[in-house]
Amino acid sequence: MLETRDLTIRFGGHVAVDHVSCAFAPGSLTAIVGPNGAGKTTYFNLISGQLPASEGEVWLDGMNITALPAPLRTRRGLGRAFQLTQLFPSLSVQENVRLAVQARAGGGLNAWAIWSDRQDWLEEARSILQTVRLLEKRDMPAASLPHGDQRKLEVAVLMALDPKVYMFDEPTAGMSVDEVPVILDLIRALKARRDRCILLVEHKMDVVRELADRIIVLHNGALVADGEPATVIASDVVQQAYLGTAPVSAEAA
Ligand SMILES: Nc1ncnc2c1ncn2[C@@H]1O[C@H](COP(=O)(O)OP(=O)(O)OP(=O)(O)O)[C@@H](O)[C@H]1O
Repeated sequence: MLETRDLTIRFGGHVAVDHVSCAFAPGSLTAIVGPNGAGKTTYFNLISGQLPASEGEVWLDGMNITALPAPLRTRRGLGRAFQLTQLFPSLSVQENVRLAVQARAGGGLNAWAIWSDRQDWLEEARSILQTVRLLEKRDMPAASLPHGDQRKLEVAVLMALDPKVYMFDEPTAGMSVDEVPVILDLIRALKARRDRCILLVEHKMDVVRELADRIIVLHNGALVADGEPATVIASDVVQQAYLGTAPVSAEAA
């Protein structure tokens, strides 16, 4: 479904993502792990089109999308949790989700379209808000939400768009302890559908261990391990380069 081929980006002389070739199948959740600065977010930015590749390609459903700008990649089914600045901060929480439902259903993004006869879109938006426990805040302007709720709204909008590929970059970062299970349950439910490709950048290894079907490890921009979670976590390269539980080589030190 999604594939990167020799995907690379250089910032000046620094290679932040270094010839990463990897294919992601539908129905699987792949966790992308690695130390700070390993290139995980930059890899996401290259896949979603927020950054242009210096070299290499991104393929989605058999199509080379490397030259497509981010919004066109979104339209083709590549979904990344949007930041509030990419939503409509002054519109209500519910309007943001309803507009995403409308966009997916082919109604475009015209907030002023007559939609009173599309009660189904509104109901779907409310159902998603219920899932992420934001229903009672549906009339608040999106920008006025506390940080944890903003992150939940980002996920709600992504669910409303229901892309083929879901990309989560530390989805629970900055959330309070009681908010974290809501997001994890939602990712679990998505995974259980077995028809979506899910990529997850996550530092918390307990979360990775529980959710991932597969782990890939980036280190200095390069893919250094790829496989089934238990094997990857136990591998020397992860123990040394990431978890630090084995003697660190002189080079890494
Ligand atoms: N726009 C940019 N310009 C210059 N350097 C950048 C840019 N974006 C990222 N980098 C560099 O690329 C490297 C990879 O950064 P990236 O944020 O992708 O790492 P990460 O694995 O996501 O780290 P973290 O776990 O801390 O979020 C870092 O050295 C970072 O400083």
